[in-house]
Amino acid sequence: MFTNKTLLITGGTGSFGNAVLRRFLDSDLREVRIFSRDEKKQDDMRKKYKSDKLKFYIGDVRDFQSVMTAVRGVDFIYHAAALKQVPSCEFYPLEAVKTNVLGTENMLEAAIQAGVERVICLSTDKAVYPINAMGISKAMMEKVVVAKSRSSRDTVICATRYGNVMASRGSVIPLFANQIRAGQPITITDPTMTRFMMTLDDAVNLVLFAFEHGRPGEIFVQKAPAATIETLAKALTGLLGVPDHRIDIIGTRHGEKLFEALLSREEMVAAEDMGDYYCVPPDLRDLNYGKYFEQGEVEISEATEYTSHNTTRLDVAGMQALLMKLHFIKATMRGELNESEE
Ligand SMILES: O=c1ccn([C@@H]2O[C@H](COP(=O)(O)OP(=O)(O)O[C@H]3O[C@H](CO)[C@H](O)[C@H](O)[C@H]3O)[C@@H](O)[C@H]2O)c(=O)[nH]1
Repeated sequence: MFTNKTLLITGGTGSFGNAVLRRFLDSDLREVRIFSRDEKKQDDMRKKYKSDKLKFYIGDVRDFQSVMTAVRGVDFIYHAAALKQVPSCEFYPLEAVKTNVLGTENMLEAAIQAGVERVICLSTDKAVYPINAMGISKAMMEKVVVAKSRSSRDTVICATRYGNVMASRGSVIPLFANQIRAGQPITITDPTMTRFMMTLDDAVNLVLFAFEHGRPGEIFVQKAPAATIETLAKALTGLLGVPDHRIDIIGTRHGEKLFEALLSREEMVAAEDMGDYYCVPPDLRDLNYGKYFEQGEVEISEATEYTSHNTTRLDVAGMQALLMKLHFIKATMRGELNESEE
């Protein structure tokens, strides 16, 4: 489906954008465009990949004109541009709205106007029962995706929702590895806190699956195991040969949940089980408030959400087996210095 086509990746300079890019550079796409504000990171990528297929666009999803310029002539879009740091969104919630909500609206409007075939938008488990500004803005982004997919005839718009991507830049696995290397104590927030664990490869596979199978307004979720942070710390110290490394408990951080949910109870009732994935169909009810107040769904009262507390729980050995799939861990075990899984 990608033969001779053009793909645009917004925000393509992060771990995720890079991973998607690597997979697509090997395909028979004609061109891959990277759209971001960060000229330094774009320059690093230009030097790293040295590919004629790769084109760079400086712009900001908040600026419709800059998006429109990048979108013209594009067949597929992977929309990853976002403010995704929990603390910064907490302090500047309107900045999260501008980039994550209005920026997505800009990108989708430009895609529709330019006749783009398919757009996949990146979301997060933090958008389900959100408690922090990052999650709330991503939940609103998902609403924009579904609403926009209703009014678009030719452009198929979907979303993929992820749990934590293991060893992504700035995340807990590289942090713990650095602490071990520096001989500092590992800082655990809450040993009982759980997170879904996905590899970058899994995450990219989900994007490809959504490109191939997505219908308008659908949200794709990958089934994933989870582990407590204590299990993660033990697995890492074991693999790095320091099982007795000191651990300090620092307490839950600002805007942080004890566990994450990939599907709400309501979504679980509607979701299609596709084996490795769940697919949440769009809510296609009309805007009829009479029905809204009069009709309920018994199934919803009986359903259970899909969370990092009730999914398959990894033990230390299981967590180690998953960690061993990461290039980052293999490199760390060889004593190499790596920033993240890239
Ligand atoms: O020093 C630390 C840091 C983190 N953790 C724990 O490790 C888990 C994962 O933490 P990460 O910081 O790796 O991931 P988050 O779930 O907090 O969220 C991450 O992924 C998000 C995207 O979904 C955003 O990018 C966010 O800024 C980024 O930190 C959490 O339970 C956290 O409490 C610790 O125990 N100790």
